[in-house]
Amino acid sequence: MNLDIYKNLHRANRELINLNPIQRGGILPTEAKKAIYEFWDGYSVCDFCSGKLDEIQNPPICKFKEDLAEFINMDFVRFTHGAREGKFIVMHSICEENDYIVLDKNAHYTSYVAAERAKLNVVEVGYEEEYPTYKINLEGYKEVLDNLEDENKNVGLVLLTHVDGNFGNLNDAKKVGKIAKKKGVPFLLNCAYTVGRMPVDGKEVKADFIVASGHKSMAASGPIGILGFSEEFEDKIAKRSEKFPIKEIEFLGCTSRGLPLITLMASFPYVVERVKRWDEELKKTRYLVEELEKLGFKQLGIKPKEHDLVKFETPILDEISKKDKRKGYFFYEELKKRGIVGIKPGVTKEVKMSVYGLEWEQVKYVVESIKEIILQSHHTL
Ligand SMILES: Cc1ncc(COP(=O)(O)O)c(C=O)c1O
Repeated sequence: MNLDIYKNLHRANRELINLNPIQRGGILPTEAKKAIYEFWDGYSVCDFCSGKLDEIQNPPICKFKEDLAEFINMDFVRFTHGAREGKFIVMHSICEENDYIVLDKNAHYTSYVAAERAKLNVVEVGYEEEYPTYKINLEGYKEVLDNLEDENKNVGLVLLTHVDGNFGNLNDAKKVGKIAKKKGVPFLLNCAYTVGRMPVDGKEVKADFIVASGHKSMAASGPIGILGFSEEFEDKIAKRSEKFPIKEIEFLGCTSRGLPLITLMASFPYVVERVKRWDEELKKTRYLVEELEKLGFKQLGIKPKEHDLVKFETPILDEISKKDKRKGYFFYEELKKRGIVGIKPGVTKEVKMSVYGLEWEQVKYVVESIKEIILQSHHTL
């Protein structure tokens, strides 16, 4: 065993501009970094616990769960280890084995895996259009639910991915919320890519459940997520253990009990403020798209962008890669030279990126850098 490899652990890209959409919403503000120094030990939030994690008053976890519920406009909130755990908890607690759940074709793999673990059947709602927008046919939820009803299938849950991780398409959640309500089926909105980046109002969209991700979109180091739910489902979600009546079964008593929760909490004031600036973030995203399309990139997904995650088709990069001796790695390497990371190495046909939370000067620097790389490479071909 060589224990030296664990010494002086170092993150190579820490100070660079990171364009990976999965990481942009999880970058910590200074106040959260400072809190880490206070709470870095294991079980650090448990000094004054009297048996229930979400009722600890010091640090103010109890107040925090109430503020979070207000923030997303849901009746209650609990902490989970991530969005996926929240989805599993909902499925496991409100559905019966072999029930059906209906979800969108752009749903994250964790929605499917959670359903599999909860022993449920999955039916997809497809696209209104495939290439290039991959827009989900939201009205299709009605048809799918009608068909399942005709077949006497028991539908336990409707799930919608608010913004998907592939195309960054924002779905009109209220449309699906209304359909689910009419059918009397509980509605779960997966807000892993939205809560903490942009405003989300659970009651407005008629959600019974909201799951969110601290490390993806709420400036937390994670792993941590939140599960918001309505009063109607409190009995099932927050059901207590018979043997240990203070403990909630679905949360196995306690979930996140240390730094993940501390960073989520310490970042909260910053997150509350940043979602108010969502329009500015959209302007940056649309600027990025407009400029890169001039270079031959083609934005996939719904236009104009309503979310910061952008997927581009990039035939120009593919063309360059065929002639560059570094092959597909030229783009990654050229960006890295300029202090920019987060684009998958070696990939040239399609790239995903986000400039969420970057300063305007940084966004312009990213655009200029990409322009320079392409023009330079074209020149030397
Ligand atoms: C749409 C979507 N939902 C859920 C997840 C998973 O989130 P978590 O890591 O909090 O479980 C992801 C992760 O990429 C995602 O893109």
